[in-house]
Amino acid sequence: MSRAGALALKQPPEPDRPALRAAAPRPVVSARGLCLTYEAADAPVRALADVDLDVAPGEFVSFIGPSGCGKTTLLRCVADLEQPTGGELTVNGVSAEAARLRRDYGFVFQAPALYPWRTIERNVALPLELFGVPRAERRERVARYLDLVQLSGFAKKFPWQLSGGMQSRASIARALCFDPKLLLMDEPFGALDEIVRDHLNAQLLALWRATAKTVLFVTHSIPEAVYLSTRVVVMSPRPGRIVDIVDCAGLGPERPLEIRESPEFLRLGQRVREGLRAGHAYDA
Ligand SMILES: Nc1ncnc2c1ncn2[C@@H]1O[C@H](COP(=O)(O)OP(=O)(O)OP(=O)(O)O)[C@@H](O)[C@H]1O
Repeated sequence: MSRAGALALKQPPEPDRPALRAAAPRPVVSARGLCLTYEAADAPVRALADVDLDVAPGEFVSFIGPSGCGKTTLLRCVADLEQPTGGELTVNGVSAEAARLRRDYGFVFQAPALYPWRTIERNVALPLELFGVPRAERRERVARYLDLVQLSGFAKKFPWQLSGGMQSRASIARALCFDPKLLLMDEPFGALDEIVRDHLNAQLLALWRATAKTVLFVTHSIPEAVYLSTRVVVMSPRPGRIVDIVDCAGLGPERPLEIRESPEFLRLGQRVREGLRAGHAYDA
């Protein structure tokens, strides 16, 4: 055997060589056995029970499930707005509280929650003002993010002068303007009609591709979840838990709206629907 051949034989097969194995990226969100029980007046409510989930950097993960299955509660735990009653939760490798204090995430709520007495640019600038960002930088960032959500021409308008879809885009700009690694979105388009929602879905997907953020997104719509997501987490209530996780990454990053008529899209939607049905059966 040649010397080179002997050396080659000494090498273990590539996947077993620790130095060459690709290190898995640290999850942006990691939940292990996460539980939250609300102490209500009549009986305790198990809003989350034994939730295990890792979300990798750059993923777009949607949460879907019937009312009361704990979607909002899970997002609020990640945002440190609720305290879990059991299990482990880390955000960017630290506690949810430490991540909040580091301003690791932006939160987009169900309603745009814009202040009516502030112009759109001053609404978007609000977190930057609270964080003490100097005026010149504030102006530059607000202009950049209003441009990103295609609202440049509306900076001086007041919220009531904008359509519902434009208000949603303004609230997304506000959540993005301090450049958080993680975006938490709780049914941001729930109140909008189908056409506007389609348009915003396509824009959000383009924004996600352009910014490489990690997104956690709550929705009640199966097509919206499958269209936007790399993974869809299907949940069911009483107690709130994960019943299925549907991998949608195979649809690829470029998703024209027509993809929703493709066999693969319909198959994924059907799988989510079956998960929802199974969760309901559990409840009987
Ligand atoms: N502060 C609270 N005190 C008591 N119970 C609560 C509280 N907040 C939520 N719950 C209950 O916890 C459960 C989960 O609520 P959560 O809002 O997380 O569900 P959801 O899946 O987001 O629902 P929806 O789709 O209607 O927004 C529900 O049964 C709800 O009534």
